[in-house]
Amino acid sequence: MDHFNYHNQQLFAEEVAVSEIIAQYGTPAYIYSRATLERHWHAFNNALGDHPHLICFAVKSNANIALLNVMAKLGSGFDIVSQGELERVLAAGGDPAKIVFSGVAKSHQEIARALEVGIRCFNVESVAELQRINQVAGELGKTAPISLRVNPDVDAHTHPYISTGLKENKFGISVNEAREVYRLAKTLPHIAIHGMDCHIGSQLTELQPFLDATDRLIILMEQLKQDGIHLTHLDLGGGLGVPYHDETPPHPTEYAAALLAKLKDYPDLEIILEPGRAITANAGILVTKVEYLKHNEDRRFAIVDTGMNDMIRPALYDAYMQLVEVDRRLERPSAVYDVVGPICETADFLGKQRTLAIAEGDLIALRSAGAYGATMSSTYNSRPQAVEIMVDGSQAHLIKARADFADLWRLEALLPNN
Ligand SMILES: Cc1ncc(COP(=O)(O)O)c(C=O)c1O
Ligand SMILES: N[C@@H](CCCC[NH3+])C(=O)O
Repeated sequence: MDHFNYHNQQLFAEEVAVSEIIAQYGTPAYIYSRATLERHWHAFNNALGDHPHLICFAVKSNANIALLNVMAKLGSGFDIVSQGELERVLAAGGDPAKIVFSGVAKSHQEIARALEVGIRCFNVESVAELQRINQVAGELGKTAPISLRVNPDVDAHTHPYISTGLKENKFGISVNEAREVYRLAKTLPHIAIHGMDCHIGSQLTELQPFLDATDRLIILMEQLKQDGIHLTHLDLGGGLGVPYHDETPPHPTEYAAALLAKLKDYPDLEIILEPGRAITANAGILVTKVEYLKHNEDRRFAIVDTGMNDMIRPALYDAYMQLVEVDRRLERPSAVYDVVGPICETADFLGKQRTLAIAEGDLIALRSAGAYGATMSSTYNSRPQAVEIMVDGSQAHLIKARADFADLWRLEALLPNN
């Protein structure tokens, strides 16, 4: 359930008609619901109950500072993968002591900045990174809190591009080698071992892969005790899926109950989760305008003003995302369309073979667009990115303005005259 519903045949975001927001701000536009974001965050936080835990929102799914600020006010932690995300969280008022830093390519500068602001933990993805963190911490006279990101070699049963926990993936340290790496970490003077981490993939629609991964981590945790290494937290990453179409992913409550059952012998072991999509996807829509309806032999196209530069998921993963009319009071003939964007690429589509009742100038909403939409957007074909609006009850707030055309080349320079 979300807060994008029809009232008298008109799509609303909370208490505001989507068409009113668009009349003010134009298209393409991302519209988010604050109430939905908060409800989803609380679903995770409440699900873990009294067991010590921290929800670290995955910033990569949606990094707008207004949204991060909503999370910060709830007391959320954050999972980041770059200094850019770190600076965003700080700008949004996030608590550095609740930040975990994932990612395979942390630079010297990124590590130094994270140590300087005092993040909660580095999720270390290789031996080379562990040694670099030790070195940077030494240079700064600090001790770096770490967990190792263990790659448990579990099939997440998701799209191959977003599966991360198989041994052929670039992420983490093999479960078979991790014990050795922990022993090495124990000898490093500027490293403090705090926990263990894994993230096996995104848009998971079954619990079993999470539970299989947890089992492997528990075995490893027990082995580490024999080496005198006692962990204080277990970070199981993000990855819980959402219903884009006919998927029926487990609810956070089911997921948490299954985890707590597995971890019943570890009442003091803090559980960290890094949900992204499950918090943001269904808290956002992307609204587009129909520019033209076009009929080529046996194919009908709805050509809209929003393309793969604004939402790349259909082009990149062949992802299904629902498309709906914004104003169903308009009496339009219904037909089957490929909904395509303005970009000069054949992969530029939002949906194929969709039945819609639309005419030129009408608005269509792409649902479940709050995750990996704006954050993966670009200005390809020199199209300024979509505006972003956050609805809070009866108020719609502009949280990212549309760039001027000159913004497109503001950082570029002509060659000096010669
Ligand atoms: C390390 C890490 N944590 C958390 C996430 C968030 O994943 P999701 O949006 O599927 O919850 C990702 C992305 O898949 C990730 O790579
Ligand atoms: N960007 C992907 C998910 C990848 C998550 C990043 N670890 C998507 O839209 O589904």
